Amino acid sequence: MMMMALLGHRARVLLDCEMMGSWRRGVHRLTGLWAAGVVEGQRTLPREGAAAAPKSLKEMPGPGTFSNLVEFFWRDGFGRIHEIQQKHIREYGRIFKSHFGPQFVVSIADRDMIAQVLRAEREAPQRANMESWQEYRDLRGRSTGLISAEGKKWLAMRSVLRQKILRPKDVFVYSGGVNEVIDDLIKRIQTLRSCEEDGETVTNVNDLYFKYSMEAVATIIYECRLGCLQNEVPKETLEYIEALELMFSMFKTTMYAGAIPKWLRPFIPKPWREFCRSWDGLFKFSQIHVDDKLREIQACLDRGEEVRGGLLTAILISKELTLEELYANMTEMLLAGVDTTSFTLSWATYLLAKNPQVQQTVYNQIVQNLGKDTVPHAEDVPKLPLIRAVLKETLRLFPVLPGNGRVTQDDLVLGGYLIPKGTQLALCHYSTSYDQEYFKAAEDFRPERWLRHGHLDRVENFGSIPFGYGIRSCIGRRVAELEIHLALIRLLQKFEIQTSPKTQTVLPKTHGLLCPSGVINVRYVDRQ
Ligand code: HEM
Repeated sequence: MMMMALLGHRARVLLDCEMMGSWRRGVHRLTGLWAAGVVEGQRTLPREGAAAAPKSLKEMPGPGTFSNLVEFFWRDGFGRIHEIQQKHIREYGRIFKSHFGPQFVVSIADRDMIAQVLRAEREAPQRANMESWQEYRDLRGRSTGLISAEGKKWLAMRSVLRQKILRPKDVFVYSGGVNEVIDDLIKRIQTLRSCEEDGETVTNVNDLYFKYSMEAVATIIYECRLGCLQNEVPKETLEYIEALELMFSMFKTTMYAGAIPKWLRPFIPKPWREFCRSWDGLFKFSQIHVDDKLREIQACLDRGEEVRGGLLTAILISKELTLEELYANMTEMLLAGVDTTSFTLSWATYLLAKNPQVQQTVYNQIVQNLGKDTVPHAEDVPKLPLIRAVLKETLRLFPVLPGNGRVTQDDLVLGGYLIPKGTQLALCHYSTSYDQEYFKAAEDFRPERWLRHGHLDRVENFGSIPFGYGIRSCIGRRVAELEIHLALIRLLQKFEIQTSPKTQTVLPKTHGLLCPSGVINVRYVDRQ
């Protein structure tokens, strides 16, 4: 759900990102910048005799506060953030400024400028102003987690978690558990399609993948099964799903809560109230699982047995995080890990159904390099570059986080403008993903564009960085990739995914994250 955004604060960033302003395309390229001055760290000083000093923010174009308010509050701009992002870039160019309520944002939709910002990051980059998230935590005496923490606290927690889930080999061990969840996903598909007249269509795959993603991520982070994919979902789990739906609605809530200044809250109390209610539900959800695991470990120790387990057990035993930090991180990881994965799987399924030739090529590679029935494990995925390319291309066309944010930690010259330290930047990933200069035939689904000589191209393309880049990038990336790669491989081994008369054209909408604006219906046809 970063909610980027992941992320609630991300949601604010996204919102700001949409309000972009104008500028002449290509003028503010990095090359021009370097020519204009001597770079000292991130700051560029005018060279003696150099043509022009950087311009001030006053000279930067962008939409006015009033037009933003109209766009967002009167024309439901919150649902069209990705489109507004593109509109503003057409009007103002690849760098522009916006005011939104109390917030001031400089938006960037230039691949080189994005690379410049991310490559120059210090040891603890700040994503966005997280005031509202921090305020909730202060109010309830809760800790921050990775998404909401900053500075030394973030760095300390990140160092602990990075070692447990960010390296590919850390997540290899979860293949078995994820495959068990995929067994249930396949059974669920068979049940659902048997209820349809043609015996093949599954309506609303979004719902199906939401349950899959929740089950898979819970298997990894809570080390337990929730029963989301059973025909009769346990009552307890239904309550959990409700809590997660709250979490989903929170992205929008966060946007409103962040955009409304504190002094206005007594007059417009609902967004802040709902924001707190959503967080209460989420924290409660995580606390139950962490406490259960803690009791289990204690019982094990009391019996004098060796304690074995996965991520949660390892963190609890190592005591590298306090209990409050653990609640907060489990809460924020779940928040970030369910909708992101399920939307991406929904879009991948939709794109494969709409592009049968691409699907056939991917299937052929699976059969050739893995086999028709071999259950894949993480170690097998590198043999299937096309599956990885399908995920990359899906995330280029539908980046779950259509924008991201950074607060500048030094003065910085970008696109010929001097951006002072402490400025909120919005990185407009949706727009760069569709920029024809960065991606030929950018509207088309072409996974092979990510391959070079049949292998995944390792060179980072800053036009599409769906998991972010660098030290503050997505910590759940390997988990998400594992869940998506394994699910896609096994679904393609088992079924040909086809369109049905019920398959409508589905466009994206922004609901905090970029998500399908309608239900996706496809046929899962048994392979002969
Ligand atoms: C397709 C799936 C996913 C996508 C596209 C995605 C994308 C992102 C992006 C763009 C960021 C911000 C990175 C930055 O600021 O540079 C992020 C951060 C984060 N993601 Fe993901 N994510 C996904 C799945 C997951 C999963 C499965 C988890 C947890 C298991 C997760 C946990 C997090 C956390 C905790 C952060 C904050 C990291 C930090 O600030 O240190 N994400 N994600």
